[in-house]
Amino acid sequence: MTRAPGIEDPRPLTGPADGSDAREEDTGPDRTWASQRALMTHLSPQRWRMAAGVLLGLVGSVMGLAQPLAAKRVMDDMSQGRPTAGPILMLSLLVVTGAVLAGLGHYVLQWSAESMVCAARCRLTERLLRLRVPVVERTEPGDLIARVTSDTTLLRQTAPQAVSAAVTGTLVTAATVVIMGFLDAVLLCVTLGVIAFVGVIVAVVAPRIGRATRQVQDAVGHIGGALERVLGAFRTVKASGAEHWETQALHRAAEHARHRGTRAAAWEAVSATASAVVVQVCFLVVLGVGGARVTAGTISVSTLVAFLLYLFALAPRIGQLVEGVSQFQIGSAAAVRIEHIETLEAEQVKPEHAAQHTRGVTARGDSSDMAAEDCRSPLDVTFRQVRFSYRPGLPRVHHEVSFTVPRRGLTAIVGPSGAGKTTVFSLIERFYEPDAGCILVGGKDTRQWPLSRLRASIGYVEQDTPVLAGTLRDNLTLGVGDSSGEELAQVLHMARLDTLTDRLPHGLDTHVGHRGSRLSGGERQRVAIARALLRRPRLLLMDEVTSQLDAANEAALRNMITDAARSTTVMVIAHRLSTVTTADRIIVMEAGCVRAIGTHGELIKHDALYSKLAHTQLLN
Ligand SMILES: Nc1ncnc2c1ncn2[C@@H]1O[C@H](COP(=O)(O)OP(=O)(O)OP(=O)(O)O)[C@@H](O)[C@H]1O
Repeated sequence: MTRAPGIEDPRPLTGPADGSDAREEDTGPDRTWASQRALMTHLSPQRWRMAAGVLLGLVGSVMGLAQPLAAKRVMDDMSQGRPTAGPILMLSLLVVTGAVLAGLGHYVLQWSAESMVCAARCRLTERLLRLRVPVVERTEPGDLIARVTSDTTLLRQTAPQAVSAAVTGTLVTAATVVIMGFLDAVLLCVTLGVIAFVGVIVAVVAPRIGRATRQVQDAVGHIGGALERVLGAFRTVKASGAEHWETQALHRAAEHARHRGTRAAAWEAVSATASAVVVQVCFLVVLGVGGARVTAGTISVSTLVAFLLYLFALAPRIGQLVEGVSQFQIGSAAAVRIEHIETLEAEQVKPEHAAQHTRGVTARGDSSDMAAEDCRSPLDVTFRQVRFSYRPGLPRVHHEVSFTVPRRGLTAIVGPSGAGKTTVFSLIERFYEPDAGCILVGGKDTRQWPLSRLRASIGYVEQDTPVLAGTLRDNLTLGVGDSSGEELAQVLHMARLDTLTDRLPHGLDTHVGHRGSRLSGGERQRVAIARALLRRPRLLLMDEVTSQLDAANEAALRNMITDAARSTTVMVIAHRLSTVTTADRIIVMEAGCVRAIGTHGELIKHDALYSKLAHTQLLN
């Protein structure tokens, strides 16, 4: 398959690769509200578990809050010569129980965070596999991977802390303030001034943290995309000696992420430092004002000590609140990136059809219902005046393409590179929809077919014969689930793979490496053919499947294809005309049009292009 000049490179879902600020405009209140709503969507299913975690933490905090009062009681009893054993025991109990409850609350919150992220990952992965082919072609797979892995991790790290800090921090701060008010109203006014000041800082800085975090995650997505690009063509990069250039590109992406990361860190630092400094200043002011009031005899030393203890307790709570707001912004940024996948266009598959597809029931005719027999019959294919371009603005790839392929028999499609042959198969598989005209499979418009049933009826061997990481067995049974040893042996024999399984150390259970890297090109091609045959397709589509085979294997597979064409509809795309001279009909395509249809003999006589192709390949 060739790629037309002018086709843009796949790009990430958001943000340009040059690092310019694509999201600068995403800062309005609507955007902030939307990002918070996105985060709440993830949090709400876990609300009860989170509430339990927060409650435990809260009770722990309340016990912590009672500790200064208990300490004050110990000091008062000591100074007045009363027995102190009881108050000391109470203080110890408060310390231990408070710590245990706070720890338990933390555990329950983390548990809910794990459940939340697991649910998000399951939903995302399901969605990703249902995305439409053109949508995925326009994205960077690395960026999609980053959304499922790094963004969900960020969500897990931030969301429960944000909720816990918001609830616990607010309540404990309020309670502390009330108690401080009882102790001394003047000192409380100083403290409230501090809280107000911190509030202003948080209101200014928090949205900037959220925005900076989104930019960091976008930049991390770029690194994923760049890595995926290089690792996906690892040998090509090495053979081209392009490691240096590609490393430079990765370094640029890493630098960009660092730049974004430091900006986010700077805003977080501003927020944390401001709250810390202000709390320290407040402590000094309270110490000064409180000392003067003790000297004047307005309050007792124990009251000042208790007030200072509360202030000490309040400082981390204010820090926690500020941190909570920051975490909320970070979690919202991650949630927005995750949510974005949900907005991408996906294929509509009814659940029952998807399940059937997974078991391969329809394709393999295992169903015992009345339609079972019909489910096995071969499918004819008709293209009626099909017009198609891959995207609006791109050149048209098919111009009024029309042809009919009857049930059973071998139909070949030939023509120069870029003529639109592979596109015919992509349209039959409904990876794309035609712009005009219609495509009938089994007499029914492909748009009327339940998508998974359509695909389950077709065996498609692609041009670049992808093999997935995993065992040979996994690759053969992809999409059909368990298959009997007999079935497997049969298709392995048909694809001339039986000698390969004998050679492999663990037979069918041998791992074939990333993208089948431990297999030869010809072996990969035959694995793809065996996989398609195992589905017992009603329509078999084969795109250049013999290009990497030696003469003996090619001849054997030609015979296999001829055999298969007796019981099912077989369409093959071939550059080597030697593989299709015996086809029942040959469709000659050129520049997106069907220029002739006939047998080899007829076309040699009547079609100049075919005759020329045949002549070049020394066939005539
Ligand atoms: N995913 C795609 N997005 C945009 N354009 C595409 C895409 N796939 C193919 N094209 C363009 O569509 C045209 C037809 O491609 P197609 O793969 O159908 O040709 P082909 O006849 O199978 O070529 P070949 O014999 O080289 O495999 C080409 O110009 C190609 O660049």
